[in-house]
Amino acid sequence: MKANNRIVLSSDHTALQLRQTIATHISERGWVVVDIGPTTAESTHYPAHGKAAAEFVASGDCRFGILLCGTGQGIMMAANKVRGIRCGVCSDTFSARMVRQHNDANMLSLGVRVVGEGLALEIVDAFLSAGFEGGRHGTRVDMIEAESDAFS
Ligand SMILES: O=C(CO)[C@H](O)[C@H](O)COP(=O)(O)O
Repeated sequence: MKANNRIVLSSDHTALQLRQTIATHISERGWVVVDIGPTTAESTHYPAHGKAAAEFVASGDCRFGILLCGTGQGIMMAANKVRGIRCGVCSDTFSARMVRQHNDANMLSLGVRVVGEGLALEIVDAFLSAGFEGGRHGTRVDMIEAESDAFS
C-alpha cells in the first residue's frame, strides 16, 4: 500500500480552476495530489468522476479524496455508492471538522457554485486537520459500514 499522504482530486466541468487551486494549496502543505481530471472544461458527467475518485480511496491508494461539482451534491452521491466511502458536502468549516471527527469521512465534496475560493480552502484545511474521535462515533460509523440488517 502506498503512503497515506495521498489525496485524490476530481470534479466535473464546473470546477477545474478551483480544483487546481486546491491541488496547489494542499501540495504546499505536504500532501501528494493525485489529480484524475477532467482536464478540459467540456461538459461532462459528475457520476463517473465521483466513482473514479472514490475507488482510489476505497482501495487504500489514497487516504482522502476531494470532489467538486456545481453544488457538491451530485458528485458526493456518486462517491457514496462505492463501498467504504463516507463523503460529505461541506459549505462551512464547522461541518468540515465534524464530518471528520464524528463521521470519519474519507472524502470531502465542495460546491464551486456555493462557496468562494477562500472559504473552500478553509473548509479543506478544517477537514484535513481534524481527526476521527472514535468511541460512540465509531459504533455509529461501523453501523453505516455494516450490512443493512444492522439497522433493524
Ligand atoms: O452540481 C452539479 C451536480 O450536483 C453539476 O455540477 C451541475 O448539475 C452541472 O450543471 P451544468 O451541466 O448545467 O453545468
